[in-house]
Amino acid sequence: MGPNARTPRTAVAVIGAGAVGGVVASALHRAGHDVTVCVRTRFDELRIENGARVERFPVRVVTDPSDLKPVRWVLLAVKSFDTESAATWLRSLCDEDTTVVVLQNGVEQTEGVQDLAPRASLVPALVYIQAERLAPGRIRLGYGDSFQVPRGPWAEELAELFEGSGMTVDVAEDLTTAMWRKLMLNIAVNSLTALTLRRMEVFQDAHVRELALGLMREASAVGGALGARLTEEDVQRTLAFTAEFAADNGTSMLYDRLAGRPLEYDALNGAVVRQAEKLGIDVPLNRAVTALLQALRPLDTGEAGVPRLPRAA
Ligand SMILES: NC(=O)C1=CN([C@@H]2O[C@H](COP(=O)(O)OP(=O)(O)OC[C@H]3O[C@@H](n4cnc5c(N)ncnc54)[C@H](OP(=O)(O)O)[C@@H]3O)[C@@H](O)[C@H]2O)C=CC1
Ligand SMILES: CC(C)(CO)C(=O)C(=O)O
Repeated sequence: MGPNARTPRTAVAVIGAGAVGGVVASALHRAGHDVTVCVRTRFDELRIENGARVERFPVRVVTDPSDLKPVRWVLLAVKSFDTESAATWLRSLCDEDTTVVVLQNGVEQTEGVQDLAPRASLVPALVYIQAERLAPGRIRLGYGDSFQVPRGPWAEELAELFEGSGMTVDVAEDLTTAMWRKLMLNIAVNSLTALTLRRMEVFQDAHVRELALGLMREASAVGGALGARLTEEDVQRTLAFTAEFAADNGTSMLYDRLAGRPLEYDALNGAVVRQAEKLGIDVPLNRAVTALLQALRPLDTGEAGVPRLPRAA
């Protein structure tokens, strides 16, 4: 498909072409833009699997930041613990006309990025997709096709950039509430799938649901003290939302655990604990879960480095 009628073909760079970065890069390519993906582990082809549909996207794949020039849009989609390692990419890609969209979970996405891209504008984005990196450049999209950004001069321009991409950009009128609502989901589902080594079907277990409610109530109290408008109804709705996932969907933290990669707990449950300490709020469940995630040993893996763990029954 060629460029859409309203938005000209634009040069965009996506740093980190894993689950989220791969899906976003494929969408921008579909919209007709000139997409460069900046990767650490080289691959030849970006391939998105969505149910039985497999699509291939001939985006430009680069591993060397010195090959690049500043662009209008940079989408940063590395895990929060890898943000600093993206510094060389950001130096090459950003000038005063660049906007960096930070596609990460948590409530502190843009912290630390400004130092790495001092001349660029920054936009935090809340990503509403479920995707799994099966191999470098090979991604399975489970559900979802949108992300949210705060209202601002960039919001309309970003929405236009994604026209014809199959992804929508929505405006979060109340960013604090939207961020804490998304964090409530992530501190429960990411941590509990990673700890139990089970996919979303684990939320059919009454005890796990009870624990998830406790974690979310703590986060809701902390977010509330920081201005998020969250009630017990939001907590219950967030728990109910776990039933919307297919039973064999996982979370980004579960996939990291299965692959023996670091876990993003510090940006999720760790952030709840940090903010709670500043506010003098007790969050024992989030403290316990953070301690457990931080103490996990790498999994025993099979000959090909594949964890000895069955998929969902
Ligand atoms: N997966 C999901 O469904 C969702 C994830 N999120 C959030 O989105 C963010 C990204 O997660 P996700 O896409 O799942 O993560 P992935 O681990 O799938 O992808 C991250 C990618 O970043 C790459 N990377 C890391 N450091 C660098 C670097 N310095 N230069 C270039 N590439 C680099 C990794 O490369 P390598 O291949 O070498 O490891 C990997 O391909 C996280 O904050 C996550 O919480 C939000 C909503 C949904
Ligand atoms: C749980 C999910 C898929 C929600 O979008 C997510 O954010 C993640 O896996 O990190």
